[in-house]
Amino acid sequence: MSLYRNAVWFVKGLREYTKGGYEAASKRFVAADLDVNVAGRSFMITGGNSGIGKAVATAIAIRGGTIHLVCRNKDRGEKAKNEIIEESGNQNVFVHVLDMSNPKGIWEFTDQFKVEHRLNVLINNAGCMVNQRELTDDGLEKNFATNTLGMYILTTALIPVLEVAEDPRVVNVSSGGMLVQKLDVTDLQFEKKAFEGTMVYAQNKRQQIILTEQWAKLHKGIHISAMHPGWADTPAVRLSMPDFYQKMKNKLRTEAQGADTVLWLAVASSATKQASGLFFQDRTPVATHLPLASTHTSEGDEEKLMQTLEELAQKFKPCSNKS
Ligand SMILES: NC(=O)c1ccc[n+]([C@@H]2O[C@H](COP(=O)([O-])OP(=O)(O)OC[C@H]3O[C@@H](n4cnc5c(N)ncnc54)[C@H](O)[C@@H]3O)[C@@H](O)[C@H]2O)c1
Repeated sequence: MSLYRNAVWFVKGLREYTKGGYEAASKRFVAADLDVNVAGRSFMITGGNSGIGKAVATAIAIRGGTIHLVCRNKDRGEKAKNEIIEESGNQNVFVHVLDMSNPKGIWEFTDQFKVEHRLNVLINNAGCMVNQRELTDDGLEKNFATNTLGMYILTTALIPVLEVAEDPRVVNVSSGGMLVQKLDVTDLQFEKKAFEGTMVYAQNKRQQIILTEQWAKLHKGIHISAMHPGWADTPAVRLSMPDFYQKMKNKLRTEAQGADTVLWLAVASSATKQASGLFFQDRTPVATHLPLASTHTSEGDEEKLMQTLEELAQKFKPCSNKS
């Protein structure tokens, strides 16, 4: 089955996820959708110092939004901040240092952020593909800690802030790569299965789709979406998938093309006319399963994912704010 899924996915990718795919899809974009002024609105972008996240942050800053970059490294964050300010002329760009694979750190960060700031839009963009099984100081598998648990805790902690904001949105930068994986709640941290970075990453990205759907059901006042940027030329692709990069480098999207649907979901009023909980590609909701790929999940497994993440999240919550 995985051979079938991978082959169907790759052929689909060549047609849709490349620069050519973007150029074809963009013919039906409504240019005026992005002709907006978002001054007074506050946007948090994880991993906003690089690649797609930085392209989105810059585009939102140009449109007047207040930008909160959440970055692992202070120097890289400050450098990106200065470049965004220079390109946009918008001084309202702030750096917050946070490692998304550190669950306790995320709780502490959000406790502080909630006291000091408002938030209209959360963009869960930070992501990694670590190709060897590596554990964090907390003993969590690194990809899972960053891509799934980190995103779960950050979003869960910020939902109360979003719920009281005007036109609140969450945009989850997932990946079309998730189409090759069925949720496996029995082995979220790849302790039993063979460890292959691309598949671990795809499993995390599948989990993000399920989180998006579940959150949309639970938090009806917030517009929550997931999206696939296509295949874009970013540091992550160059470093984590060198063979893929070598083969595909002339066909990859620019960072701005990869960022386009994130930006659209974050700022366009037409985006919120679509239902909450959907998966987007090139400003259009698309299927979350390949035909005949047997990747559908039972409700029980989806609930189990939510329950396991909640238990893990609570385990790392500082004692002072345990619910
Ligand atoms: N580029 C593509 O073709 C492509 C395709 C599908 C999905 N994506 C997704 O797009 C998102 C952005 O990736 P990109 O391609 O722009 O790559 P990138 O490497 O330029 O950006 C990833 C960002 O995430 C940050 N990050 C990683 N681990 C972190 C951690 N533990 N704590 C805080 N920040 C962390 C990095 O520092 C970086 O800023 C990722 O979620 C990725 O999975 C990218």
